[in-house]
Order: sequence, then structure tokens, then C-alpha cells
Amino acid sequence: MKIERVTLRRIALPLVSPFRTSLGIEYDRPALLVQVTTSDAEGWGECVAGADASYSSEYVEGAEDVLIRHLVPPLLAAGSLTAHTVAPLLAGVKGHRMAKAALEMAVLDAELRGHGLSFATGLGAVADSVPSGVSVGIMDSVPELLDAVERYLAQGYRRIKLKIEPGWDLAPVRAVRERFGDDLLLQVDANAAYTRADGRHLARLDDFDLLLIEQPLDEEDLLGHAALVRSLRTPICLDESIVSARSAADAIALGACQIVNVKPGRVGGYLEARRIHDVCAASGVPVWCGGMLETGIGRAGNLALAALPNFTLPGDVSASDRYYETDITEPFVLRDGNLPVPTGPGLGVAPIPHVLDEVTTSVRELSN
Ligand SMILES: O=C(O)CCC(=O)N[C@@H](C(=O)O)c1ccccc1
Repeated sequence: MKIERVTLRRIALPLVSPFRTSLGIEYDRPALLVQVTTSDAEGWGECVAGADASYSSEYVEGAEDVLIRHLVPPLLAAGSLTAHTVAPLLAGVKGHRMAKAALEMAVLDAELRGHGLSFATGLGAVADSVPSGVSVGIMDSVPELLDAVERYLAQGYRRIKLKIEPGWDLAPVRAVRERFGDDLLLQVDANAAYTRADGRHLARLDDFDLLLIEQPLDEEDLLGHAALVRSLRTPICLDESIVSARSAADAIALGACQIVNVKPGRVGGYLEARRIHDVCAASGVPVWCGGMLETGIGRAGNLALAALPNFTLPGDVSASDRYYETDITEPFVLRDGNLPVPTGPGLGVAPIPHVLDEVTTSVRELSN
């Protein structure tokens, strides 16, 4: 397959409500879409880098720049390529996993569309729908949080994830557990807001029968997480720390986690995400699919990934209306707490042209 043109499209989507985490508050999502036109078909990818470098070192303008200067040119210059040859072709560029992931995703989409195969088939999915969890941000008060959780449960979400940070942890978790009962699947995500000195405080979360505590410490502190695994009853899940299959294997070998949150954008793409799935499966470590406020493009790919056999915990792949009033694709709608895995060729979805045009802020075409 030869790439004839790559189009980078910046879009801006308002969030239906502010999304607050320990990293800050987001009011809208500045997304970067990658569209590749090949000899066989066209494909779409979505870069999950955000407006700032608070979640990772990548941010959307930087991702666009590195794509233009260093990632797209080698692919345009390559003769025939496949999605599996993209990462080796780009290995000379260090890091920039989110930018690389978006480009590889678009090539994989084009390749699969060209063969009439879905992402689910291409990745090895074993389910045609997946249970949907929802991420609930930090709120101004516990009553406001309880109202939000009640609304999400009424919509059918199967699992609640609460964002926590020092000063907003025990009280909201206790209130949600007491209000909605012991059967509620409940977990927390700290986005690395705590330190090793908080071990005894974090151990108090053991009282609430949580599914997991996600990324309590700094992304580079594997030994600190290993100490928490030894001292807490609640399983430790890593997110930001896991950037590749190798880092997943290292974290597991060090006893730094019992669960892994897999995000294709964070790890360099869906093919590496599948390798992480396989490494974790071989080690008896369950995984779930994280989210980065993706549009329907990324959401479609994540649903296919979340249908792989070792994705045994509900992920953060929520319905489109969790974040967006109008998605750029046909919206994903919750049914009995599940979302359907797209079955069409490639991602099975594509941006709706007039909707995409309305939210596009810039377009950059690259070709030989
Ligand atoms: O549902 C979603 O797409 C978002 C899920 C979510 O909470 N994402 C978190 C995370 O750290 O996992 C996040 C995303 C983007 C930026 C910061 C935090």
C-alpha cells in the first residue's frame, strides 16, 4: 500500500460539562485528526494529545509539528508499506507516541478498509459489544458528585471511576459507596497526584472495596507503586507508567501493578496496545481500555480493542454524549450499559463531512 497524501485536521469540540482531574480542568477538546489517502483506501486516526503537557509530555501543537516535520515525510517517501511497518519506519524518532499512534491508526484503518476487514477482526476481538464504564471528574461538592453518579447510573453505566486528589478522596468515595451500595463497581484515578509519603492515607481506601486505585504515584515511580501493592489490599492499576509492552512487562516483573489501563494513544498505537494486552494476559494481569476524551474516531478503535479477550474490566469507553453534544461521527449510544463494537470495514465509522467542517479550525495537506 502506498501513501499518496496525509491530511492533518485540527478540530475543537466543546465538552458538555467541564472535566476536572488532578491535572486541571478541561472545557473543550482540541483534537488532531490524521487522514491518509492510499492507493487502496483512505484511513482515519485520532491523536489523543491534549491542549497542554499535563498528562504526558505531548500536547496537540507539538504532535502536529512532529507529524509535519518528522513522521509523515518518511511514510510519504516509503514505497509500499503496511500498518505493521509504520513503527519500524518511525523508530528513528524518539518518543512522540501519541503522534505516532494517530498516524499508525490511520494507516491501519486504510489497510483494513482496503481488505474489507474491521478493526475488531484485525485486532482479534472476541466480543460484539463491551460493558461501558464512565469517568467522573472532581466536583465542587459531594452532593454535586452524587447527583452526577446517579445520572450516569440511570443511563446504564456499568462501572464508576472517580477522579481523586489529595483533599478529594476519602469523603467522595465514602459518600458514593454509602449512597449506591456495595454492589456498585467503583474505582478511583489519581493521575499521579500522590507521593510515597501518602501510603498510609491511600491504604484507607481499602475500606471501600474498590476495583482498583489507578496511577496514585508519579509515572516513573514503579518501586513506589510496588510498595503500595505490598501494603494495600486494593489492586493498583497503572496508566501513565505503561508506555509499551516492555514497560508493562517491567512493571509486572517489579510487582508495581495488578491491573493495566491500556490506551492506544499513550503507547504508540493499537498494535502496541495489543502487544500490551498479550503481555498482561500471559502474566495473568487483567486490562481495561482507558479513554482520552476521544471523538467517535478514537472511540470506534477503542471499542474494537476493548473486545479482546483479556479486557475483562469495564473500560472508560463511554457513549459519545458523555463528552460531546454532537460527535463528529454517528454517535455511540449506550444500550443496557454496553456499547456495540463496530463491524464495518476499518474503524467502521468516518467523520460526517458537514459536522467535521463545522468544528475544523485548520487543515494541513502533506504529499510528495
Ligand atoms: O472517558 C474518557 O475518555 C476519559 C477517561 C479519563 O478519565 N481519562 C483521564 C485518564 O487519566 O484516564 C484523562 C484523560 C485526558 C486527560 C487527563 C486525564
